[in-house]
Amino acid sequence: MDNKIQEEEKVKIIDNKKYHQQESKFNEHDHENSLSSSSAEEEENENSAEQQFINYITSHLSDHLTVEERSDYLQKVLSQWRKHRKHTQEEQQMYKKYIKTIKENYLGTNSLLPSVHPLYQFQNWKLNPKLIQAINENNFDSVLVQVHPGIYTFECFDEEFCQQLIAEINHFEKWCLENGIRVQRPNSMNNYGAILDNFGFEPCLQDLMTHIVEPLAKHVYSYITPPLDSHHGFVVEYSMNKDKKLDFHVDNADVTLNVCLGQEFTGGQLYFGGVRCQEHVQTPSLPNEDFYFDHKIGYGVLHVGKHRHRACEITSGTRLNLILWCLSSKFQAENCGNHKMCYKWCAYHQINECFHKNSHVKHD
Ligand SMILES: O=C(O)CCC(=O)C(=O)O
Ligand SMILES: [Fe+2]
Repeated sequence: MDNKIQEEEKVKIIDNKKYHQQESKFNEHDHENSLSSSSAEEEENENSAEQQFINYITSHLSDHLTVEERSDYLQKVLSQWRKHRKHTQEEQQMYKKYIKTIKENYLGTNSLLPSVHPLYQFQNWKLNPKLIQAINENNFDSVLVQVHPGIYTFECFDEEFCQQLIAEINHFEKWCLENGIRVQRPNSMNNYGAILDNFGFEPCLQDLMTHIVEPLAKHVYSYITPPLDSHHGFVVEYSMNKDKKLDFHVDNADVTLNVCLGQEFTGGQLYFGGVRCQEHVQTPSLPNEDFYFDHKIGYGVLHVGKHRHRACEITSGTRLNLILWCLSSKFQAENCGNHKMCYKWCAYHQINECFHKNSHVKHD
């Protein structure tokens, strides 16, 4: 097997945790905005979390250790754990504060109040009526087109809706700029675009996942245990003076919906190179796994999060895509540390098994 993944092609594991707060004019009102500080209840929770951690560690310590060695070890890991926990909690606090600032100062006082602005209500999202009908009638083949094994496309939104969504994203970015609020970028790899969940779209995207992505995913990815119960929804943006491409990666998702919103652009195809579990994520892609998808405004592409992909360089214009990463906690729990499950979906496991059966191709 030739090693097609070159050094620059190392598959990245994208992450969506990147929460920071920055100085803004709203910080003057910090005393009003500040979130309730630690209460007795919080302290109790903390103690119980720490006790659980201690129980877990002590139950896994070797019986051969002396009492002093056990105690030394426990103190060391406990101090690491406390540091990590403090850091995570501080990040969470900052994130909550950031969201609160947006809610009170952008969504709360703006003429584009979610309750009056049609875009913030899922019933006003202009979804393709044929798609809705197909889902209601369980007749998916009338709308879903499999363009490559495991990769599906379908008409999702009308172009006018895509334009309206772009206008609102631009409006939010402009407000952030004017008010010294940082726009939290989509994930650890995309440097432009915005997280839609952060400014009022969270309920709409939850509906998009439950009413659209989940029925489609149930139909085409039967091995992913439903329900899809959490999401991360954002818009990525590429243009000649911003990011032009996105490196090879797997998503922090079980199922991903990616819809092109616009604008005008050339290039920017989505390259796919095989579904892999964590253990095999860096293995080469096979020639029959290579696939290039051409984005089309209003059309969605559905794939599993572990279908490795990258966005090719745009050669002109601006491309904005709505991305919805969806996770199933049941599927996550089943797969966590369970290699047997990967046979159901990791192509490398399946290829190796097939090679093994036919035993005429050497594998590692
Ligand atoms: O640019 C695209 O179409 C894909 C973006 C993507 O894969 C991601 O943000 O996870
Ligand atoms: Fe991705």
